[in-house]
Amino acid sequence: MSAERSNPKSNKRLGPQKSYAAKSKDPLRRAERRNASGNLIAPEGQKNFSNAKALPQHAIHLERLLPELLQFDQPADRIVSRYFRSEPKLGNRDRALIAESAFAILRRKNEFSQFASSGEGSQARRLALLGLLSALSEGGLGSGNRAESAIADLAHVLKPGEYEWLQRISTVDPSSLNPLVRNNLPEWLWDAFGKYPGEDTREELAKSLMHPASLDLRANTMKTNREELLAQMNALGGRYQATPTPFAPDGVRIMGKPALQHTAGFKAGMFEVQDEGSQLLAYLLAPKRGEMVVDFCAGAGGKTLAIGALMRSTGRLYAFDTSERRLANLKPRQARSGLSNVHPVWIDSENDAKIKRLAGKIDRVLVDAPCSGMGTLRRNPDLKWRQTPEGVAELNQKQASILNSAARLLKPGGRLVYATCSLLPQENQGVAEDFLKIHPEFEVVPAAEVLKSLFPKDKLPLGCSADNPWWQLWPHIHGTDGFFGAVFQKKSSKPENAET
Ligand SMILES: C[S@@+](CC[C@H](N)C(=O)[O-])C[C@H]1O[C@@H](n2cnc3c(N)ncnc32)[C@H](O)[C@@H]1O
Repeated sequence: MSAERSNPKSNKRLGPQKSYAAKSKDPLRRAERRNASGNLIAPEGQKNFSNAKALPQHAIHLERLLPELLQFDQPADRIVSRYFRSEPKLGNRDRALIAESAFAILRRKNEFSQFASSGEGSQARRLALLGLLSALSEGGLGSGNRAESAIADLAHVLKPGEYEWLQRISTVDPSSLNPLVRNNLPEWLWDAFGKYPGEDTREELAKSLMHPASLDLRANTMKTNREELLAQMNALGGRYQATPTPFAPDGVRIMGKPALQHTAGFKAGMFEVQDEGSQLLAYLLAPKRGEMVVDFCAGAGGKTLAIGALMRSTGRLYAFDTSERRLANLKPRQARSGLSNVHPVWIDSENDAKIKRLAGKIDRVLVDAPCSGMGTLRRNPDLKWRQTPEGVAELNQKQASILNSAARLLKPGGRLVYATCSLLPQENQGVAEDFLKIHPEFEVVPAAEVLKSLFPKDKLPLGCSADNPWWQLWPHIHGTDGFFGAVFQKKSSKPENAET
């Protein structure tokens, strides 16, 4: 995903321009000394603050983080991680609450900016309080009792007048707000969702994107199975609850967000954190044992590892990417996974000579293309403020170019899967349809055909519809990130009536 794209449309109206790096007198130091642990956590780390009380320091940290976050010139998770590195004494629970509050502010920026235009104190302070309130109530404002008890949890952080202000805001009827404000989307994206999925459903989609995503794991079947992983996760303690994911056969969903990277199971490679939709995508490629497979845009290998496990570590699985940094992140994951069939290959572009050498030799190719990431807004809400229609148009050209180049790799009869985590048709079916127009040597394989063995009881497999051959998952319908997949098969080179 193009999370590193910079966006000139940064919103500098919000929050003071003081950077957290520019600390002079630090009002937090005394409070922090009481925290024993200070390990770095993932940006959206533990969400084990359901019983947490917000502390004054949480609001102060958020006030410091916000100016840089709201410039939208870098990915939010990178800014948050860097901030936590600069605050090594912050405990895991504090980090979790601060990170979740920061992401809540990004998810609901329009709404919170409007609310923050009233009230006492600086705007950054008001946004910080709204973020904390949203994180503590886990469903955001406007949810009646939950907001009330979250305000109570916040009470000892509040200064005179703030309690009343929050109470007033929590009773605002969302339908009284402008659609762009209540749905927290930039105008271009709201308009795009109005065309597809359509005016009737875009509000449902927008609402689903305002909530945090679930934490999904994929059991690494090279080392364990889902039942064992469920037992392991449920043994972590009463605060967390693990259940099977509804659709992906090896998936486990966790209520709460434990710091899993420190667990023995993680270190032993028993599981990877992976959204259920992303897990399902590997089944669209459906690799077989002993095959030659290419994951063309492998990144840090989320899908590579799922594909490698389906191949039972046999055959050869090339993991291409133009980013050395991302491929470097694949290495330790691969080592943990126990897969010996994965071969990371850095390429300088989709036209690298290494690709030509493999032309016509590959059984299956996945192109998990760089995209706008609009299907991942629950996890990466900053993207909706950083992406632009011009950025999407640029990505379109890249997507077509990568797909054209990847197609050269396939043997006759081989399978090519084009996928994105976007919800925009021009990055999805638009690219797939254009590809078919210029590649008569490929034909579409309906996603429903491919997935029917995984969903034998259903008339139509998950993400498939009767009126098109593509695969599409939606956050508001399937509870996963948004994904698109198109399956193509290279036609056999023999004329159809040739004798065998
Ligand atoms: C959507 S991400 C891939 C995510 C990855 N498949 C996973 O499951 O974690 C797209 C990837 O495409 C890579 N990329 C960008 N341009 C590329 C190109 N021309 N050829 C190959 N990979 C490219 C990016 O570095 C990025 O890692």
